[in-house]
Order: sequence, then structure tokens, then C-alpha cells
Amino acid sequence: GLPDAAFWWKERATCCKVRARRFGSQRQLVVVEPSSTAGVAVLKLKNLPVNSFSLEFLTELIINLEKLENDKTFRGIIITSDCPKAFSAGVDLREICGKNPAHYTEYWKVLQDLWLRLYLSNLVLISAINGPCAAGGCLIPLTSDYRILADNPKCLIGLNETRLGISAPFWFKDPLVNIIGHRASEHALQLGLLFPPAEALQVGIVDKVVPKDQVQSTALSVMTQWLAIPDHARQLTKNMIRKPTADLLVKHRDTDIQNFVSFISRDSIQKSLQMYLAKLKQNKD
Ligand SMILES: CCCCC/C=C\C/C=C\CCC/C=C/C(=O)SCCNC(=O)CCNC(=O)[C@H](O)C(C)(C)COP(=O)(O)OP(=O)(O)OC[C@H]1O[C@@H](n2cnc3c(N)ncnc32)[C@H](O)[C@@H]1OP(=O)(O)O
Repeated sequence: GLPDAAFWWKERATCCKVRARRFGSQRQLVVVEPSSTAGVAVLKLKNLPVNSFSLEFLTELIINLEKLENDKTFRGIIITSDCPKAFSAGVDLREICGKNPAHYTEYWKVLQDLWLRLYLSNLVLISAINGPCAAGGCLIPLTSDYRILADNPKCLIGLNETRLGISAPFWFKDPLVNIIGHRASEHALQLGLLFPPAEALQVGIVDKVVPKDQVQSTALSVMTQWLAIPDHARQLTKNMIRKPTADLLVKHRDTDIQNFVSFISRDSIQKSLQMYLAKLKQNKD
């Protein structure tokens, strides 16, 4: 029969640990702290300058999430950024530009791992989005149970892949559709919309918009409401609602990797990514 997500996860967790040893990083790209509320951890993303998803950062993130998942003292995680410039700029374009198919394969597998780890987490996940959040960066909020965005015009959020000449994979699209609906997703995805806070709230890609200095405290008070529900009942319900979406990725993982690798290896795609990266470097504040 079809292996379920838990099976996949076990196998992939081992790969992650092996990879972490290979990086042997001195920098701490993810910081986990206990919060003032019992059972709640705050996970801070700290891959300066913009929390782009390098392979090393993804690996560290997955390992930290895995530890929290297995630590019975924790029931919920607030995920936020410790980089002043961004919550997350998404996929690190240097990982998907000018590398070889083996690298693209490994990278995409790890990104899928992160998605599965988050989407099927038994813990309550709340994203405290205190900076811009683009494309792959939305993978964290979109797999969370609740999203709070800082009320600042710089805090744009959305799946802007088409603006880079690429397409969001189906497993980015599916949670978006589940959250904001089919028509709004069609619109947002095709145009690669990045929503400012008021519009983000209106379309429903975030649940709450608050002043930046209240993002963390609001996350804690929302967390308290979620933790008032018995874990077993909430977890069964979460799993019931999310399993059909998660199973699609579990079932189509390998094909999705093949599609990604052949798509990203095209010269035309490489060119448009390089142009986008060059434009980013020019438009510096
Ligand atoms: C037919 C078959 C189909 C099969 C389909 C299968 C798969 C689909 C194929 C591909 C899917 C790929 C999915 C990709 C998802 C992504 O996430 S792509 C990345 C999208 N991200 C963005 O567009 C955000 C870009 N960044 C920004 O807009 C800004 O940097 C900012 C986050 C708003 C912060 O702005 P600011 O404060 O002004 O800071 P800077 O712009 O100066 O940035 C600081 C440095 O960081 C570098 N940088 C920024 N983002 C990235 C990134 N994503 N990757 C790498 N590097 C990044 C930026 O260049 C600056 O560098 P320097 O200081 O100049 O060196």
C-alpha cells in the first residue's frame, strides 16, 4: 500500500541529521526559546539577512521542529523572524540557480520535508509574521494553524512565483486554496500578488493584523485560546482536515521532484531567475 506521511518522515529525518553533520555550522540559524506561557516555544528564524531558505537553514529548521514535536513539554510553537528585513524571502535563489540536477533533487526533497513536518504537526503552530513574506516563505504561515501579520506597508505577503517566471508547486497552492478559496487563489497565484496587511486580512491569507510591537503578544494570547482545547481532540481534527491535502504530496513526491528538476534546469528558467536575482541586487534600499 501507499506509505503514509509518518513513514516518509522517519526516513527523511535520518537524512536530515546526516546532512546537518555535513554542514557542521557554527552559526545558529534557528533559535528556540521557551515563552512566558507554559508549553509554548518561540522559534526564531535567524538566517540573516532575509531568512531565505538555504539548504543549511532548511536542515536546521527541520531538526529543531522535530525536536519540539518529540518533546512532550511542548504543545505549541510560535514561529517568528529574528531578521529585521524579512519574515522570509522564500527559496534561496542561489540554491536553484547554476547548480546541478543532483543538487536540485536534494534541495526539493528537503523543502518537501519541511512542508510535511509543518503541515502534519501535532503541535499548534502560530506564525507571527513580523516582516515581508514572499513565495516559499509563505510555506510556514500557510502550514500554520493561525497567522498574525504586522501592520506595516513593508510587510507584504503572498505567492509571487509567477513574477519570477516560475510557478508555485501544487503543494504551495493547495493550502492557499484551503485558506482563501479557489477564485481568490486563481487571482493571487496567476498575478503573483503580494498583499499589504489590510488586503491580506481581507482576502484571508492572514487571520489578524496588529501593530508590529504587538505581534508576539497577540500570538501568545491566541495560542492560549487554542491550548484550551484538549490536545487529542484538536490533533484528530487537524489530521482529519489536513490528511487529504498532505497525502497528495506524499503520493506524488517523486514525480514532483522530477518535474521540478527538469523545469528548473531549463535555460529559459535559469535566465529569468538570474535576471530576478540581479534586479534584487540593484534595488537595494
Ligand atoms: C511544467 C512543470 C511545472 C513543475 C513545477 C514544479 C515546481 C515549480 C518550480 C519552481 C518553484 C520554485 C519555488 C520558488 C519559490 C520561491 O520562494 S522564489 C523566491 C521568491 N522571493 C522573493 O521574491 C523575495 C525576494 N526578496 C525581496 O523581495 C527582498 O529581499 C525583501 C525580502 C523584501 C527584503 O528587502 P530589503 O530589505 O530591501 O533587502 P534586500 O532586497 O537588499 O535583500 C538583502 C539581500 O538578500 C538577497 N536576497 C533577497 N531575497 C533573496 C532570495 N530569495 N534568494 C537569495 N537572495 C535573496 C538580496 O539580493 C540582498 O543581497 P545582497 O545584499 O545584495 O547581496
